[in-house]
Amino acid sequence: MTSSTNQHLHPVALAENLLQLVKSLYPSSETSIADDSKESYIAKGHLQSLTGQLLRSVLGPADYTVALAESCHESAALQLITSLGVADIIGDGALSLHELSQKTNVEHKYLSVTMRSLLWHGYFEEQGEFGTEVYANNAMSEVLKTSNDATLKDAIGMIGDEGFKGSSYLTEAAQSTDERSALSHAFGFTDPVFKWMASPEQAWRGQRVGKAMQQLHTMANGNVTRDYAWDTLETPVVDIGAGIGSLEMILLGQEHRGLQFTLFDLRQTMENAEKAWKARYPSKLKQISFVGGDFLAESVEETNIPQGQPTYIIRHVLHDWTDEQVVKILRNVRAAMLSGRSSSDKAGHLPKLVLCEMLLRASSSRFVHTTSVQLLSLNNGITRTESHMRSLVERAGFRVVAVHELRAADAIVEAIPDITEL
Ligand SMILES: C[S@@+](CC[C@H](N)C(=O)[O-])C[C@H]1O[C@@H](n2cnc3c(N)ncnc32)[C@H](O)[C@@H]1O
Repeated sequence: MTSSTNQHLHPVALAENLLQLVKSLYPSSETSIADDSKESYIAKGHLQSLTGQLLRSVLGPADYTVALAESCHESAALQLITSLGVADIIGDGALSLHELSQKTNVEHKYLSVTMRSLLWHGYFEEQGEFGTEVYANNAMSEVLKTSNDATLKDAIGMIGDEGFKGSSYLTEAAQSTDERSALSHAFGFTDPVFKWMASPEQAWRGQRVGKAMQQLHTMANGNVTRDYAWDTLETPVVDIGAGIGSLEMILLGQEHRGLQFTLFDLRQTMENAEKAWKARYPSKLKQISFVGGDFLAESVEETNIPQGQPTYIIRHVLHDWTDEQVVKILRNVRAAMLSGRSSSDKAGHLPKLVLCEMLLRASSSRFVHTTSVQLLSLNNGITRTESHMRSLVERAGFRVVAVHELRAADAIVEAIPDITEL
């Protein structure tokens, strides 16, 4: 059943649907975690949407709307408590708010109000009766700890800082006559966000965004490296807008040992990427090379995109840009991949473009929609539907040959250059 067919169901019917779904995920009382199948992935998506519908139908428009409007304050509470490192400070013990106030150097009332807001959402445990204000960690608050491998600390930092401050200026950006993003209205810079974040004063933000991306990928797209046949790609593979190469760090840590990658990104980012690989994965350096450039430059030579390679990946880049900019990036990539190829090569083996991006669908999760608002706020980007994405890929002179659905927010779109336009 799709989410739209459930919209007007009675709350009891919604609750019955919900129970069926939960039973499909946990078939016996001994099953403690849902399996990893495609069916379970889809069922979890339905479950999230049904839970929202049940809440709306029980609370009614007024209560639900105010709760939604006020959720920005909960986000701010999560950001404050996480940035102070409260979960790390509490560690395995229990601490009073007075002790936490001393250790964080933050006035008691800030901690009291924000901890209670998070407690309502299931983070932390208050020891003893209501009002003792002695807190211990629990499974939910573990993800706020820096010391946890599955930490979301940087993701929360980015969402609560650049994301939230940016989106709070969406109205101003929408009503302004210039092209500046909501984030640039919030912080007063004029460069594209990536150049702003790569500047020496803001480099800490750029580094946090890099870590945040990794944490969000693991959460929403952990299966991307498992559900797509990366090994079948012809190598070397050029990754356009690769960041520090988080995708390659995962792929080369798995079985994909034969692949060779060239990471391409802004020069400053490539310097950081090289440092990160030397420090963290020195044994993999023979499979990675680094090229700095600008995929939006006016000519293919000026972009410095590696030319004539068999495979080009673009992951989570196109959603940062407007339609015109996306077409320009794709045309530059196409020109680079076909460089040196004459019309007599037409029948020859064609290079492949692999896009790994979120596609907006009727079944898209809340995360896909909130991310889309964030992308719009940060750099006027957008999460596109499949047909919108196809139209841009085609405008840039490619032909879509496959779209792969994964157990992930991302999908993979494969395209080849349309050689009738050589
Ligand atoms: C959202 S990140 C995606 C990083 C990486 N593909 C991933 O999935 O982890 C977008 C990347 O595009 C890069 N970028 C932005 N503008 C660029 C430009 N003009 N030329 C090359 N890279 C650029 C940024 O530096 C950033 O690393």
